[in-house]
Amino acid sequence: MHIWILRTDASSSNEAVHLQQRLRSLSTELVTLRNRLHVQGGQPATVKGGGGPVPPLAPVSTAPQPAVPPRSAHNVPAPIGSVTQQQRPQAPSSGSSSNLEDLIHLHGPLTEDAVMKCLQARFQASNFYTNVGPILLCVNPYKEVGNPLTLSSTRGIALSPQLNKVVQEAVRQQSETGYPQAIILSGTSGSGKSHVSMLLLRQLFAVAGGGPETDAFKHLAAAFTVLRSLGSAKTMTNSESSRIYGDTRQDTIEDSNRFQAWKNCLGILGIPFLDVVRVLAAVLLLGNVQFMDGKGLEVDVKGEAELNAVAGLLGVSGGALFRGLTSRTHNARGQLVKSVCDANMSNMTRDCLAKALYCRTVATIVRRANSLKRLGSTLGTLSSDSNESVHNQAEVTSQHASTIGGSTNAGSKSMAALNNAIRHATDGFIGILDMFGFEEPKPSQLEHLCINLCAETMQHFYNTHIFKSSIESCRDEGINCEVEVDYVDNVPCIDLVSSLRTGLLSMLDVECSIRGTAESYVSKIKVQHKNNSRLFDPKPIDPRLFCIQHFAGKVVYDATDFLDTNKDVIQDDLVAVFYKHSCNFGFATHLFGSELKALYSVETVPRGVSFRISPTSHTDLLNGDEPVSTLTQDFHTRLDNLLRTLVHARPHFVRCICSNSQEAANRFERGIVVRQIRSLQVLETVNLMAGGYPHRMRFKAFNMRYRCLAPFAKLNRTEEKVTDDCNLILQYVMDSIGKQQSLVSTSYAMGKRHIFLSEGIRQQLEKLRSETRQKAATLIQCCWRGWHCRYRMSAIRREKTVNQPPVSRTAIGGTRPRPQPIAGTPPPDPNEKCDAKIIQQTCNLFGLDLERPPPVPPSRSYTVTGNTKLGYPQTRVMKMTYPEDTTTGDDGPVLLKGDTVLVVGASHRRGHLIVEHKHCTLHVPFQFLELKQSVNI
Ligand SMILES: Nc1ncnc2c1ncn2[C@@H]1O[C@H](COP(=O)(O)OP(=O)(O)OP(=O)(O)O)[C@@H](O)[C@H]1O
Repeated sequence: MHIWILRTDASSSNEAVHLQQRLRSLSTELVTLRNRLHVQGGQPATVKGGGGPVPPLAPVSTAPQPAVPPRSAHNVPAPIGSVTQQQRPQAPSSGSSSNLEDLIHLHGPLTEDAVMKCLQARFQASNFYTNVGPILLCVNPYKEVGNPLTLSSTRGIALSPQLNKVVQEAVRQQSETGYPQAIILSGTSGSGKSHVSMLLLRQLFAVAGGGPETDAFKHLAAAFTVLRSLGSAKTMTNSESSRIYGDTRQDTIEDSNRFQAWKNCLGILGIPFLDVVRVLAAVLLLGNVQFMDGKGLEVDVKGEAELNAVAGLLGVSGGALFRGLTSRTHNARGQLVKSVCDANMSNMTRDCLAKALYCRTVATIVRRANSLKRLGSTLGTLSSDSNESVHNQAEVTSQHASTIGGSTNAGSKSMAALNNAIRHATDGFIGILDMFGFEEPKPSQLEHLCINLCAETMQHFYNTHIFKSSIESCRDEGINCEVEVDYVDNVPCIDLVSSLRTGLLSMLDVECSIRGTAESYVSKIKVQHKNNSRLFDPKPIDPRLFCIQHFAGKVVYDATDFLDTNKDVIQDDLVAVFYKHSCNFGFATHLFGSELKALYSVETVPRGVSFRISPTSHTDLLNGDEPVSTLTQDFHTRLDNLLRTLVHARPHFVRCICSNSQEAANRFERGIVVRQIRSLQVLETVNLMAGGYPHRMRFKAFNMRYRCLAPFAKLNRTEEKVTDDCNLILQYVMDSIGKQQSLVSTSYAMGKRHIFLSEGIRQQLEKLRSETRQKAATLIQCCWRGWHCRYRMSAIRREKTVNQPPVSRTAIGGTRPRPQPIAGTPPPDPNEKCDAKIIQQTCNLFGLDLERPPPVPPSRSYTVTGNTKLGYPQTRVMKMTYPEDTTTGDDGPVLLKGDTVLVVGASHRRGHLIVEHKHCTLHVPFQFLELKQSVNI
């Protein structure tokens, strides 16, 4: 089951819808113009339906541009249970659109032209990021062309506040709700997805704590550095696109610094540099080996030295490699027959070997990087190039799931278990999804069809999440939305390519299984889909070419290599060459580990079986001799697993846009941008965000979040009266924003289970909430700081009184300095702790309670001299004059040396006795007194 098979009857193409919208826009603009000129008598045209006279169409690049209706339709009654705060003022476009951070606040009628003007003005003012409500648009200024786009290489690039907001929002939602979050980047090839994803990832690390100093960051940075160099290829619109396949650049001299960094990063990942370099050198040298039909039975080889060098690098003998490339074993009804390949077949086998070595090396590195990533971090990237982790994870979980299923509904149970397993595996996950961008090279191959299917799927995910769910939930809960959003549903195109029986990919699998040809495949798909307007013949007609109308444009596909690419097989004659007994390069044997294990589990080798070029799991190989899947099936499975992960996550969309087709810095080409604005349905999104109800919240969740905006005492705070509370909160919010002149609709509506919010009111709610919380926080801080200061003050005063020496003259005189600690005594080690057991035993021994400190013993009512206890009062004689310094002018009593005094008890001051003398009471240090033996009582 594919997640995107959600059919609707929308079959109109992009052009048709845009034409329709353009007509509506023109009529709307006419209405606006008439209103502005105060034309009397004319009824304003309805925004829906596009009736009235149709003005001639303008060319694409000139105004007026396609448009959608303005957000506040004057003649549409407000829906029941909804409140529309303001009509959208039709203010003329101001020159400050470069400062307009959110397109929902655009002035005047909402047209494609207005959106373009705003984006262009912002681009020229170096504001490359613009919001459409919570969705972020990034226009690529191509200022960093040549940047290898790794975590380390983007360190110097400043992060924009808008990108920061996306990360903060994802982190906030993740911490508040516990739901996994997915930041999804989409756009055509070269639109800047990888660039933005690197910046986002860096920021995510900064927010998560530790930043570049963490091990997880270092490992991920190393993985990106290694994989970017292996996974970059030149496409039509991006000279360094993130791809594993394609025209890997062999003619560029690697910058030595980049190479050194790459080498170091391999070391960080724990991958032996020499192993990888040997394989890569072998792949490059294989390109210089050419097989040609010779006179004899065997083919001739051009570049024999290179072939031997390849064999040396891969640790096998030249002869064994030659035989592996040029001979093939067939199984003819149980009989093994060996044949010699012709030059064409040998060259194809050579290419298969190069592909297999390259893919498997990259897969090994990805696996290694992922295992390290899992160890160190909860952050992750859902990258198009690292699908393997998702794939592997799903593999594990599906094995687990399959054991759970019963006999009758095993399928659905195991599916539920799989979904559950994925949900739990991704709990608390913040992912950044940088998928392949849409591509239209001429002619396009099977890989491009897969890439474009992926782009279509992501577009569908966006459509479903933003438009479809919003429209359907309004309908379900009886909400009548003022704004009708016409979006282009691309399900028909996804069906055309990937539907289960008649999709182009399924039909390709069938054609591969019956050993058909490119021509037969193309003719069959044309017959099957003859009524499908999305599949048509290119001009001039060619039996191997077909054209598909994708959401982002028409693409001509050349099916010549479709079947071979889809089979994606390598023969066992060649795989057997790398068996450990004949190959002394362990890494090469490791690359074909699962296949060699399956092959040598039976005595007869080779025996005419084939394996997948792409790395295959061991379990897949246990099912039989033939490969269980094809390249497109694999691709489907991975995409499916990725979608399973995504549907459980809360998405945050970042839509990337190319500013020109030559990768020129700071050049804004209207034609190029307009095309992407249309395919990404930016105008429709602005329309929905500005005038529709793109957000919905459960009543309880709404109350929980925004109850601070209404007086606490007036809220009912009960389940039964939850809607009353919602209304009360909104009433207060409306009152507080009522005075402000807002351009954007601040309407809301109460549904059956949810409250529906426009983007305008959501922004206001959030703003007021953060202001209220800010005020509350300030108030709490004020109270606490005030209390703390007062408390500290009284404590300081108390301390001062207590610490005051009984007679200050002693201290001032300085004759009795406080004894200094013995020099060299080390301070007590705070970490040095007694064994808890010993403490417990000691306490038990002395009958002490560990929880409470032992009570302070009361002051003794006697003193001890020798073996004799002497009770108070005692008569003592002054040994010295007290206080010692009598020159300070203090009028207090003075006890002279030799005076007889009466000691009445122990003072609360340590080491002092209470002395009564001539009706005065003094606290005198006991050293000043001596016992008068004769008068003891
Ligand atoms: N915001 C930006 N500022 C400066 N340069 C940028 C920005 N975004 C992208 N670029 C540059 O534009 C080029 C293309 O960007 P990038 O490779 O990220 O595109 P992409 O959408 O990932 O393409 P693909 O889908 O083909 O991988 C790169 O050289 C990148 O450095």
